[in-house]
Amino acid sequence: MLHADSICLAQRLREISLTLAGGRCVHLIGPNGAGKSSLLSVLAGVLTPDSGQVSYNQIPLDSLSPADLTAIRGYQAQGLHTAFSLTVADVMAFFASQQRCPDVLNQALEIDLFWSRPFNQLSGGEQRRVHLAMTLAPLLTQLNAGNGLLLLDEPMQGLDIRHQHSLLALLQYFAKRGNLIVMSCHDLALSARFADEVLLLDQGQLVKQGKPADTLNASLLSEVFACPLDVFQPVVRQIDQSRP
Ligand SMILES: Nc1ncnc2c1ncn2[C@@H]1O[C@H](COP(=O)(O)OP(=O)(O)OP(=O)(O)O)[C@@H](O)[C@H]1O
Repeated sequence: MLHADSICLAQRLREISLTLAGGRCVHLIGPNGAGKSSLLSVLAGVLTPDSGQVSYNQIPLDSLSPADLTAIRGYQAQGLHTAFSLTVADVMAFFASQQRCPDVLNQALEIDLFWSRPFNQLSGGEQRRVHLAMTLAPLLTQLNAGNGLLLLDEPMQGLDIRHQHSLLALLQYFAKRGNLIVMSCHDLALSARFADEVLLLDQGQLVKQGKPADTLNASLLSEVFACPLDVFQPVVRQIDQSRP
């Protein structure tokens, strides 16, 4: 259980309180600058809020050492840049202490295909897949046991449609095992299809939290995104009702 109590961060997050249970894939949505990355950084314990507190399973994040924090949660920021000419194998060994990509990750991310190539010469989507493998691999024991916390900032950026779907299916698989996955997403159709819960953010505030059918609502989205939007409700409802 991840709990945030009255989180404030200068000009970026305003009094955000939320509770997220394990076993769910939670999508953070909202316009550019809404505060999604800021909130993910605070929930990951990477940024300290000006006021308020975040706790995971009732333990305040700021009471954990960096090593203890890394042991229970994975966090992927938007970009990965290396100044060195490292191969994918080097990157996985250096940043994730992995000599090979675990099968469950490789099936979804297919990074074995460019294992020996220089990371800096990969395409944006290929680099993203390596970055994801690098984030998930060290947490695999916790994810298999169902007690991991995974925070991902726009993990689908740059992925083609097949890899978007295979990643989201992988995250659903981990969520069903009991893990809590929180990710930002700019594709509302994918959130409708794959999110168990949606957090709608605007101007640093949590506007709405709930199931996709309740949050992905045309008038609310049109207001938050300041743009006329239509939502094909039967699809969202049908997907929602098919969930346990
Ligand atoms: N390091 C920083 N210092 C001060 N303000 C920042 C910093 N990083 C981001 N901001 C500001 O905080 C607000 C929220 O930014 P944030 O990156 O959290 O938004 P976002 O919802 O993730 O946006 P996007 O969809 O564009 O990725 C924005 O107004 C942004 O300009």
